[in-house]
Amino acid sequence: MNLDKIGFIGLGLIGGSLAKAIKVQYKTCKIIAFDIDTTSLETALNEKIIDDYTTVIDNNFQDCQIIFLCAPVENNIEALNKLLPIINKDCIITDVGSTKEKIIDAAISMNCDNRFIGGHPMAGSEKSGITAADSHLFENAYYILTPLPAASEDKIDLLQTIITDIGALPIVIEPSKHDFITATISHVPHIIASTLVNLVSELDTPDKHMHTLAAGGFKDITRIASSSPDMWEQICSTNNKQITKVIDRFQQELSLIKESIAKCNNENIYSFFSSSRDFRNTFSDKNTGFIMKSYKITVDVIDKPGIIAEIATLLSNNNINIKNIGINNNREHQEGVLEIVFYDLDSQNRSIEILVGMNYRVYV
Ligand SMILES: NC(=O)c1ccc[n+]([C@@H]2O[C@H](COP(=O)([O-])OP(=O)(O)OC[C@H]3O[C@@H](n4cnc5c(N)ncnc54)[C@H](O)[C@@H]3O)[C@@H](O)[C@H]2O)c1
Ligand SMILES: O=C(O)C(=O)C[C@]1(C(=O)O)C=C[C@@H](O)C=C1
Repeated sequence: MNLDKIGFIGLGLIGGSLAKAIKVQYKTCKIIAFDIDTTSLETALNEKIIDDYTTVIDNNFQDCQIIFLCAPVENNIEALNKLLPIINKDCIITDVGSTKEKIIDAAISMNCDNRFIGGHPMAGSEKSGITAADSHLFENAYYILTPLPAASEDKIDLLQTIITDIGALPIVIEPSKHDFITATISHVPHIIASTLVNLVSELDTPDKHMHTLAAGGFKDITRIASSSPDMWEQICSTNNKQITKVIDRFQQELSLIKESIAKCNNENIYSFFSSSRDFRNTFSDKNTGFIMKSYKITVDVIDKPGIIAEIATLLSNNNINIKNIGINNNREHQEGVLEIVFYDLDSQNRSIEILVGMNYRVYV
């Protein structure tokens, strides 16, 4: 398929990752972007992620075939309003926002007809900004579409083709259903993670031992508490009905297990943990995009200065690209556990061979 020009409003983690993935697939496609942060635009231009940028939403977007709205949800609605008088009738405007009902209602009231298709890639990270963007982010991730009733099949097909080309899996869901689903599997989990972090901050002992001793369990469940407050404020304000409904239900569930624990009802406590374990074990970790797509090994190393450089040089001398490398601090004051993430399985396998050959203990 031929794509000549694509526009981006907002060029952070998601916008930047989409732009990078599109550049990989459609090498001759020109990308123009607008972001309120000119530094992000300059970075993207220097790294050739985009071909041009503007500092206002103007006629530069007129001849785009597709425009991706990748700012926080409410800012996407404002941008949609500004773009409508500018774009030509064949252009598709789509967004990547985490909530769908508000933007779909706005698009209907703006008479977008078949020019807007709601979208939401179910992939991301707690990091934000263009510097965290990754062209592999959407591989194997579901990408939800919520077209307006007036959307044309041709436009939906075109968008689905692009989504498929960047390695994601398109799926069409009705907006209110989308918002209930994402409130339960994404929005409330983020609120719970942040609540836990705030709780520790408030309950910590004067010597800050909670902060020092928090290990894998706390860190695993709270990774997403590091996400952008700008983004989450707007997700909560545009999906408040579904989020509060799910929080009510969560509070009921929490009260039930609290009561069982208070009464030492061991049968209930056991069944609480066994049912959650059994259901959690049915989730596939293969199709969740970025996080689970990483090819990671851990290596037992002495935690000494220069060890990261030593291993990075060894792998680089064997033409192996490292995506991420760092000491896992869960085992402070012991030997270090060096975590290395690769881009592909081949790099992972070759690294294991090389490091084991050098007598390192390697775990996959
Ligand atoms: N982070 C995730 O995991 C994730 C996943 C799926 C969807 N989303 C959605 O993607 C969108 C972007 O999130 P992100 O993670 O890329 O955030 P981000 O903070 O990394 O990027 C947002 C970008 O939008 C820019 N921006 C802010 N206001 C703007 C405005 N008025 N006009 C133009 N640009 C503006 C910011 O400067 C920034 O560069 C949000 O709507 C979010 O709900 C995020
Ligand atoms: O993996 C993460 O860090 C994410 O938070 C990604 C995540 C989520 O799974 O909740 C966050 C918000 C989105 O709208 C979609 C995906």
